[in-house]
Amino acid sequence: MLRLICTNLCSKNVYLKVLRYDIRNFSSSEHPSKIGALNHVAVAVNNLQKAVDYYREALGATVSEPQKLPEHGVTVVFVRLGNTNIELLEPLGSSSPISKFLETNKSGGLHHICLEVENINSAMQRAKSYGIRCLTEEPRIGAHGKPVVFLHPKDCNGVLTELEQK
Ligand SMILES: C[C@@H](C(=O)O)C(=O)SCCNC(=O)CCNC(=O)[C@H](O)C(C)(C)COP(=O)(O)OP(=O)(O)OC[C@H]1O[C@@H](n2cnc3c(N)ncnc32)[C@H](O)[C@@H]1OP(=O)(O)O
Repeated sequence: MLRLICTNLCSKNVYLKVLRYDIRNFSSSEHPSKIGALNHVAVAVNNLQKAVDYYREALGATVSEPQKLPEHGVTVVFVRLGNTNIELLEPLGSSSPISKFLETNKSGGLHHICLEVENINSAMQRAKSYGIRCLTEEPRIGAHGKPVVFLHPKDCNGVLTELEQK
């Protein structure tokens, strides 16, 4: 039994070393796990309409139509900024992660950043090999209809981080 555990631990460590070596020595700097552009910064809000009015009227921004995503427990609106977006998040349903966030951040606030990656599975593998916790085992489909995964804020300098496949 002990031998089996040692063998497994050993092979896992060897695998992680090989993976990190592969990432570091990839011939091009464009490894498919590498992060690219900032897709959006997400802001949790108590009142979506009020937030939309602020961005549209007070700041003159172009704002998308609200999109309900019950599987994520949110209603989202995108504020278009040219080369990136602000994603407004309002809680939807009783178990929304945004409700919990708003309990401790009563006026709303910055909720997460979303970074683009070329290959989500490769990016997850890379993050995991450095001990970063992925919040789901498999990618899910996000607000843009593309695979996404969230990384634990405690492993990302206190910033909840979403990776989205381009
Ligand atoms: C549609 C999609 C898309 O864009 O494509 C979306 O946006 S969906 C957007 C909504 N979906 C998600 O957020 C999914 C990923 N989020 C989660 O799995 C969860 O919300 C967690 C981030 C793991 C937090 O979980 P939970 O609320 O149960 O834990 P908790 O409240 O006890 O918090 C644990 C610790 O993490 C901190 N914490 C919680 N939320 C945080 C956040 N957004 N940013 C930074 N830190 C955060 C808390 O302050 C606490 O720190 P202390 O221990 O120091 O007090």
